Amino acid sequence: MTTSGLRNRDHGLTLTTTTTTTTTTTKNNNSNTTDFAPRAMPSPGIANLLPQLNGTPILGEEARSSIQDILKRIIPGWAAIDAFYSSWLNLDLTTLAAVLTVFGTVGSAVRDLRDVSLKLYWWITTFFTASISINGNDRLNREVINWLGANVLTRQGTRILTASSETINNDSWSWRYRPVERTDYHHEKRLPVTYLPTFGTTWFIHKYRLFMVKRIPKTSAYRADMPEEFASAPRGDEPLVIMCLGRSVDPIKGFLDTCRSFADAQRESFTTVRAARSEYNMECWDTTILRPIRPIETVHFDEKLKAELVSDIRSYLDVSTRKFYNARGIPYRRGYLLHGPPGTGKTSLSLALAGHFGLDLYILHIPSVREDREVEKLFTALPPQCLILLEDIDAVGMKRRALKDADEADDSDSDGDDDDVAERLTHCRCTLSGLLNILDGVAAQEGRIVLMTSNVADSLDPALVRPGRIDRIIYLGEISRESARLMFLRMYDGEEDGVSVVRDKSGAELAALASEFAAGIAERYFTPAQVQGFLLRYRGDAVGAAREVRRWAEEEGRVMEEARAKSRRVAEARARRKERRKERRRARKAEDAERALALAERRKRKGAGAGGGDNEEANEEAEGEEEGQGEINGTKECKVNGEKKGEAENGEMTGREEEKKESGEKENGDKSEAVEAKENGET
Ligand SMILES: Nc1ncnc2c1ncn2[C@@H]1O[C@H](COP(=O)(O)OP(=O)(O)OP(=O)(O)O)[C@@H](O)[C@H]1O
Repeated sequence: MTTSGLRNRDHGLTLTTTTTTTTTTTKNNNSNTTDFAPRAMPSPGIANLLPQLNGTPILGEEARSSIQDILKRIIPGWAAIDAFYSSWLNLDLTTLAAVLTVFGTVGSAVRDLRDVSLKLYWWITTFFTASISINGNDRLNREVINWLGANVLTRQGTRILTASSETINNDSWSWRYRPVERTDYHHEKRLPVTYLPTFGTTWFIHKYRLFMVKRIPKTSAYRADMPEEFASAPRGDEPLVIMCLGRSVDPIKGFLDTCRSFADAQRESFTTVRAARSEYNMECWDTTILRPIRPIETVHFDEKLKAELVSDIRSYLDVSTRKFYNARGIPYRRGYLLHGPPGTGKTSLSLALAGHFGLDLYILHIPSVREDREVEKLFTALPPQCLILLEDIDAVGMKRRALKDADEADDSDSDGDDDDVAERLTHCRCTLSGLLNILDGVAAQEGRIVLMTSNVADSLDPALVRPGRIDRIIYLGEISRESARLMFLRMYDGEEDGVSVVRDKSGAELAALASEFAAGIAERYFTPAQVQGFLLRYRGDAVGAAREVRRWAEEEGRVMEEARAKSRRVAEARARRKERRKERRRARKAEDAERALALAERRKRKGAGAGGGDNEEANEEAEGEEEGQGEINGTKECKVNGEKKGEAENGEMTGREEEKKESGEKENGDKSEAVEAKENGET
């Protein structure tokens, strides 16, 4: 060992470097090792890399020599190999072998231990745990995961998580069966990140019991040797297995109840809206939209009617009502028709009613339905108690009506309007009889409330609106002055983030402004949507709204009158066209009748002429004519006759064709009427 000193004169410091020269002691128990002389200097690189093996005795001398003895006995030529490595590479192979043996033994012990623990785990789970599994597409699955995310992961400080910032997925086919949920309460541009459990098992204690929730991957992990927790994130449709220590499933049922209540509490201030989706002939209620509850007070229409409607639904939902219906064999169903011009609050009222009664709202847009089977499937998938909104119910049976109209409008001077209508409605193939069957056929569900909306209730089939299918008809029309006043107050009264919407106005002043505003618009002239649109232009400016309302009402009224006059003109033009078509059809019929008459006359005359000569000859001639052999005779008379016959035949054919066409038309008309009558009759 040498010590070199370096004095730093400037700083008065002394750095001392100690170099230890390790003397390699190679025990050459075997005399053969001397054959390898002269000894080369050991490779310094290897010696430095493996300092613990370069002759430094890791093992005790005794242990080393006994290991060497064993190795010598079991590996032929070991002494020579060992001597070679010791002298040329300065490596102590005996120690290396000992270390490797220890590692190998530990590895196999760990493997054995793992097998034993797996067997133990399997044995414990089989005999000492209860479990419930949940399908990947079940809503409960997401409720459990959400509960874990909110109650376990943060508390336990779980280190392996999955994160997501979006809940709505794209529309591509591969995502078709994935549960899709959209929340309309995060209005931020950037959605917050949610952290949820990933694959593998989440352990937690709930109500003094040990629970395990295992999220099972549908495909194996990306790399076989990689734990599932570190593989790609769950897609959201993986099955779950919930286990708990003990032999009863009751604690798990209790846990699931907790998860459901938690989800309900989270949704308390939201209405769950479910939209129907149909793609590639698959239809289901797959999109869940959580909308903030719309208070029923914010939908303005006849207050008395509103109170009656709410009380009617409340009474229907009462448990005693169901018993009453069941005891008397009355189907437990309720249907309402909300009708009125566009923008009068039909959809808004449906949403508000769903929120008011805490029911999920299922929306089906009837014009988008392509066939009855689709509606049937969707109705079958409805939960026992919910609100189902059938929008634009007047489109039912439109396909047939549209085709009929298009048939009638098959005229050269058609301006295309009718064709457009037919084209637009061609996709709606929901038939009246199909819908009636679904609404109250034998297989129809009980307990749900059907709300139907229409802009043209007059065109609805009486079978559809009969009691039992539609129990109440509610008209939502143009806004009254009183409703406009209430809408004004709703718009400006109240606070936003603790700050009054209209800061400088007292309650009395606001009430006065509301009355002034209401006086500025005509009674039941504008739709609520129009008034709301105007008020939104003056958001936070109640004075401006009250001041400008008269001018707006005049302007808006003028535009509306113009639009009405235009649509009147269009309707009149259409009526005229229809009249012209009828006229033409009448003329055509008269012409045909005349032609048929002339033909009959001609035949009669011919018959009479022939009767003056030889009767037999005339009869033969007539027969010949009838068989089309007139021209074979070659005589002028016959030729003339033949020509005449041809003419007559042509005339007859045309007449027949026309008649056929007419009767075909008539048949079609009759058939349509018959179908209609049948549909009505069926109902
Ligand atoms: N009676 C009303 N009270 C309050 N707001 C209303 C009312 N009617 C309409 N609105 C407002 O007008 C907008 C359109 O309303 P909504 O969609 O409910 O009308 P609709 O009658 O269903 O229309 P459409 O027949 O075109 O579907 C919404 O923003 C809604 O807030």
